Parts: sequence; structure tokens; C-alpha cells
Amino acid sequence: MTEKVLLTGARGMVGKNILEHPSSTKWQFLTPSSTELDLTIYADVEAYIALYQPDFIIHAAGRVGGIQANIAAPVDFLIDNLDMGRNVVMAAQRNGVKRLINLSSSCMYPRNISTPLTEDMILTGELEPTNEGYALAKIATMRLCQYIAKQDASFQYKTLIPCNLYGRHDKFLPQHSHLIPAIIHKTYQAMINNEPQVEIWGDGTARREFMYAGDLASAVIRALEHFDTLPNLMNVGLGQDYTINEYYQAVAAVIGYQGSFTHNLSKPVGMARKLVDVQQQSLWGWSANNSLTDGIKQSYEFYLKEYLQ
Ligand SMILES: NC(=O)C1=CN([C@@H]2O[C@H](COP(=O)(O)OP(=O)(O)OC[C@H]3O[C@@H](n4cnc5c(N)ncnc54)[C@H](OP(=O)(O)O)[C@@H]3O)[C@@H](O)[C@H]2O)C=CC1
Ligand SMILES: C[C@H]1O[C@H](OP(=O)(O)OP(=O)(O)OC[C@H]2O[C@@H](n3cnc4c(=O)[nH]c(N)nc43)[C@H](O)[C@@H]2O)[C@@H](O)[C@@H](O)C1=O
Repeated sequence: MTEKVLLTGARGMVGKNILEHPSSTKWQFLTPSSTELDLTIYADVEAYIALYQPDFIIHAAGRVGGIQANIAAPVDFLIDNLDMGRNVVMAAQRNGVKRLINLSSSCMYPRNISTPLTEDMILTGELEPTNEGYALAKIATMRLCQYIAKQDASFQYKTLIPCNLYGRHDKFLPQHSHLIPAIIHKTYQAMINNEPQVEIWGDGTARREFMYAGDLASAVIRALEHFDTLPNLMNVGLGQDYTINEYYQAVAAVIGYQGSFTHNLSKPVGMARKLVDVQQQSLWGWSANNSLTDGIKQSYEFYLKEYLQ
């Protein structure tokens, strides 16, 4: 009997990469869009889960955006993600769904920690102001999963904490995008318009860990296949980070941009570093396999052949 998996956020970057994974055919995915099922409306979420009775839920929906999007709308990032997280998890529990994977984010870690972030560091320090609303929603949903699982061990509600992501089906417009899609868009536009310089936000010394979304999809698929061995709370990362400047150089090399870079120090930079510790992930038996160059090439190809068309 093919198991039914409710995948929230199926039309998003993570959702689409999960559905594009070669092994995704092992399950029957339920993939409601936000117009078919608005996850901020509890009654609708509860009715949907009661009707379809999924065996598994992967919660990948969210109001998601880069640093500029988070600064612009902290209320929406807090409330929408809080409502979606609460509604999906509570409706799952009420309908007896026993297995749930909640996607969180490395943004929920305290700021100003320069060493690799281990899962026990959550709530041990102040949050990054540029995405505090989003982080609070992620922490609340993670805790809700933990409380439910602690009350009744038959509810295996687990949380994955991915580092920053990029890849096919990403957002490329400056007002919403994260770093790598922003660099792809800005650098490509500069190249085709013969612009001699591309602007970097900040001084470029901040560090980030960006994983190719296809790799995160592989981790989620493996979590479906080996759910019982999956830790209740686990980082998903690369164990390596780069400076913002290095990301700009890496994208320029793939695209073939010959221009130079300027630094706009008036732009927000967020956390100095947020490298997740990958010991738990390694013990579980998984690691990413796309190099930064491979990931950028696949993202750039998507940008040219699917996004711009
Ligand atoms: N991108 C990143 O760098 C990182 C992302 N994550 C997490 O991964 C998950 C997926 O992120 P990503 O794929 O990048 O996000 P996207 O913005 O690409 O996709 C978000 C999805 O959420 C859905 N959604 C938004 N609001 C609602 C709503 N009210 N009701 C139902 N669905 C809704 C959207 O559905 P529709 O398209 O139908 O409107 C969309 O498919 C999120 O939990 C995010 O926090 C974690 C770390 C890093
Ligand atoms: C995924 C995680 O990550 C998000 O936080 P973030 O990592 O700070 O987001 P970001 O990818 O937009 O920025 C990364 C860094 O890059 C620098 N930077 C340079 N030049 C551009 C640029 O042109 N655009 C952007 N966006 N950043 C730039 C920018 O100054 C910053 O130092 C949360 O909002 C939240 O979404 C969350 O969960």
C-alpha cells in the first residue's frame, strides 16, 4: 500500500525539489497550493487532514524570504509562520497523524556564535534582529512538535534545521531573494547590460552556509525512508561556509562575468556567521553531494531556461 504524504509548500523551492527527487514516486504526495488550502486557516487545515488522513506530513510551507524581505515584514513573517506551524501540527495531532517532519531554519539560532551551531544551542542567546519574527515562529513550532512527542511518544514529530538554501525554483527578485539567487540575477543582468560593477551588500566578510536545495530534498527523502533512525531535532548542513565575497566570486566564475564588485555598507548584513554543526547528521548517515560550483551551475541553468522564460 503506497503511503500518503501531505507535503505543505509543495510549490515552493524545497517542495518542488522534493517532488523532483527520483525516489519521490515511492509515495503518494498530497500537494495543495495556498489557494487550495490556506494553512493560516485552522478549520480548513483540520478538515483537509481529516478528509485525506495522510500517513506522513512534511511541513515545508512558510513565508520565506531573504534578509530584506524579513526586515520589511516582521509581523507577517512572525504571524504567518506561527499560524501555519501551529495549524499543521495541531491538526495533525487531532487527526492522529503519527509521523511529521517540520522544516525549521538555522535562523532560529542565537546570533554572535562563531563556532558551529549545535542543536542544544537553541534559545541560549538573543536572536538576529533582521529575522527575529521568523525565528520566533520557527522556535515555537519546533517546541510544539517536541511537547507533543514528549506527551505521547506515539506522535513522532521531528524537526530538521536546514542551513541557508538555494537552487532550482528559488526566488530571484531582489525584494524577496536570498543571497545566491540575488547574485545570479544581479550578475547576469550586469553582464547582459555591460555594467562594469555589481554591488555587494555590506563589506562582504559575513559568512554563510548555502546548501543546494536538491541536497536538502535528498535528506528529506532519506528521512521518509529511515524515519525511525532520524533524530528528533537535527541540523542539515554542509559543515563548511564561505564569505559573501567568495559567493560573488563563485557565481561570477560560473556566469563568466568579468566586471568588478563594490560594497554598499548601508545595506543590512544580518548574522556574522551561522554555520550548523553536522555531527548528528553524519551519525545518522547522510551528507550533501553537490559542490558549490555544481549547485550554482544548476541554479543558473534554471534561472536562464525556466525562470526568465
Ligand atoms: N530558502 C531557504 O534558504 C531556507 C528555507 N527553509 C525552510 O524551508 C521551507 C521551504 O522554504 P522555501 O521552499 O525556500 O520557501 P518558498 O517561499 O519557496 O515556498 C514556500 C511555500 O509555502 C507556501 N505557503 C506560503 N504561505 C502559505 C499559506 N498561507 N498556506 C499554504 N501554503 C503557503 C507557498 O505556497 P504557494 O506557492 O502555493 O503560495 C510556497 O509553496 C520553509 O519552512 C523555510 O523556512 C529553511 C532554511 C533555509
Ligand atoms: C535562510 C535564512 O536566511 C535569511 O537570513 P540571511 O542568511 O541573512 O539572508 P540572505 O541570504 O538574504 O543574506 C545573506 C547575507 O548576504 C548578504 N548579501 C550581499 N548581497 C546581497 C544581496 O544582493 N541580496 C541578499 N539577500 N543578501 C545579500 C547580506 O548582507 C547577508 O549578510 C533569513 O532572512 C531567513 O530567510 C532564513 O531563514
